[in-house]
Amino acid sequence: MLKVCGKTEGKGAGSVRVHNESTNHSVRAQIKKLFKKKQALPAEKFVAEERQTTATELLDASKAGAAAASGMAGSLEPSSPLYNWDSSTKDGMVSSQSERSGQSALNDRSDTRVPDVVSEVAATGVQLGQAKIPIDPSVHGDADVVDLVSVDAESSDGSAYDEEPEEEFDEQLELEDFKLISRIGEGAFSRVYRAIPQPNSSKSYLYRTFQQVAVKVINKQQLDSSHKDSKSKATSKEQVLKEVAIHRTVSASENVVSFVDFHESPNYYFIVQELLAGGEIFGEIVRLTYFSEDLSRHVIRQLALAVKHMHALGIVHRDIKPENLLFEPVDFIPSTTPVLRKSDDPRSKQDEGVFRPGVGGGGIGVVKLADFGLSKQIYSTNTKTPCGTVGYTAPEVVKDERYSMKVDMWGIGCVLYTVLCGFPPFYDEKIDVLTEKISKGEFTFLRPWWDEISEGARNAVRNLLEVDPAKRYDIDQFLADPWLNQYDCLRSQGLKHRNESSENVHTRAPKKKRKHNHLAFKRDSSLLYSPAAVAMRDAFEVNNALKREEESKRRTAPAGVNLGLLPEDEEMGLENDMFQLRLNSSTIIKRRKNKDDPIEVPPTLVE
Ligand SMILES: Nc1ncnc2c1ncn2[C@@H]1O[C@H](COP(=O)(O)OP(=O)(O)OP(=O)(O)O)[C@@H](O)[C@H]1O
Repeated sequence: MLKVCGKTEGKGAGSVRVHNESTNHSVRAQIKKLFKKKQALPAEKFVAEERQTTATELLDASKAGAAAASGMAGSLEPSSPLYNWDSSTKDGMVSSQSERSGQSALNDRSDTRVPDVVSEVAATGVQLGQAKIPIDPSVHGDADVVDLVSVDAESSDGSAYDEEPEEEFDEQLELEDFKLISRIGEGAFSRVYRAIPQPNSSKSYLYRTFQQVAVKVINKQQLDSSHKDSKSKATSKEQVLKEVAIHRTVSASENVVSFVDFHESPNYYFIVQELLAGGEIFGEIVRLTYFSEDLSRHVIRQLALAVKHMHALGIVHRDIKPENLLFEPVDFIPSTTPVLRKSDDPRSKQDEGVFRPGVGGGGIGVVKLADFGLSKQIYSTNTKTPCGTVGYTAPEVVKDERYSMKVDMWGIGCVLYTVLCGFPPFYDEKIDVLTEKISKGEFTFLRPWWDEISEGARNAVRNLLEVDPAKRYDIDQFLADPWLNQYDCLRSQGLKHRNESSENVHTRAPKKKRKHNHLAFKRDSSLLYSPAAVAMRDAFEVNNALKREEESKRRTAPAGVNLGLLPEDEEMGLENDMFQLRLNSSTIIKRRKNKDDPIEVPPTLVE
């Protein structure tokens, strides 16, 4: 049985810690990573915790009985206290996050070379062991040249070059080629900045393609300390290089955030990427409560295209969640008569606006998948062998490789369910109950929130949240799903169905829309730290950690021989004691104490 304690801190993310006497290290390592992330974040971000009521309390308050069956619907239901949550505790990071701007270069790269990225990393010093991995100009095809001209024309006001940084950032001292402007995000060991390529630097050519970029800065000291005392064979540097190698490899898709550059300095690693000015889809779910079926399709189809691209390269993402889906904004066109569901509170439900096939809706245009820190190469398309399995090509192993990819299909299912109704398919405050629900695939289409959602959508969700990977949709089956390939707005107008492809999204959006003034994207992000938003993050993190564990267990040969892969713990290089709980600082524990809900805590977890 799994036991959990959690701590909610920092970037609004809750972390949930799982203990399972019989569980292997992998899930613990992943959850340790999550926890480390929360610990690494400044305490003031955590202030919202004091104001939180528990997800359960919200759930009780706003509805009740039915939710206990499987969801957290009550906590996220539009009329619930969640949406009246006092936002006065929001921190500075939130507003800077909402003040993004950027130019999506929308690369159409034709490079299909598929390096065995894991081997590349293992052979550090050959290609990836160098301090810098310059962008390969050959990777940028003609499409970029076209883009480059249009971007130049659009940026003739020169404003981006001249923009002053919001403050003096320490990291800037070790980075010459890009001017860091503002902080837009945060990860476990990283900070993400909006930045501008410098005109007179060796990277000035990038400005022509990427007027602005996102620079993920990884603090070496923080990362190394997580590896201290670890028996890990993979160094922290190797892990960063692996992320970079995978990102670079998968970057050629229009629905994957483009990799731009990598730079190593004495104290930091800098991963430079295309900037997605809208931010995370997560924030949009919180803002709009849920998406219409058309907008859900629009988002999920683009996610599916990114996943198809990765799977074709033998790479599995393994961390699909609304926080890792970024988007480019499009103009918002208000609805003439906003459509409300019966479960909506008309006072708080925001209008999603008019949906335009091939363009988007709710202000959401192009959607791209980000964060390859947990991605893994399963299959080498060069050697045609599963990675780490030299000479082991038994049919059941090949089948295993296919099943490994199904982790991402489950992730797509969770995101699809969530965007359609506004809360995740699996949730329970008790981690052992939650993990059991995930393992058994126990979810329901909770009333009244699902009452008006079509049978086609439900069918797609069922096929994605199928416990048996053999029966679960693969990416091609999902892309062919009838529900995914229709538009309600076209049908209702009696228009012929038109298939939206990611290409449509790019080409049909008016060009001028691609120049963004960051002030246009100021959004109220206060709800990102509400109890229900935190609970939603928790649910995805636990879900993804458990599914990764299942996937890695499956990749153990029948005889119990591991297929040449590092155990997840070692691969992630996290020390064991990080998993030990600090019970007093655990949010979930505190909440439970407050509710006089006795919790079972295994002795090994008590300090
Ligand atoms: N290219 C980008 N454009 C805009 N925002 C970005 C971009 N890349 C990252 N961000 C913002 O920064 C946040 C953290 O980035 P990212 O997830 O890559 O960091 P991480 O260290 O891998 O995080 P985690 O610890 O969650 O794995 C993202 O959730 C997003 O809000």
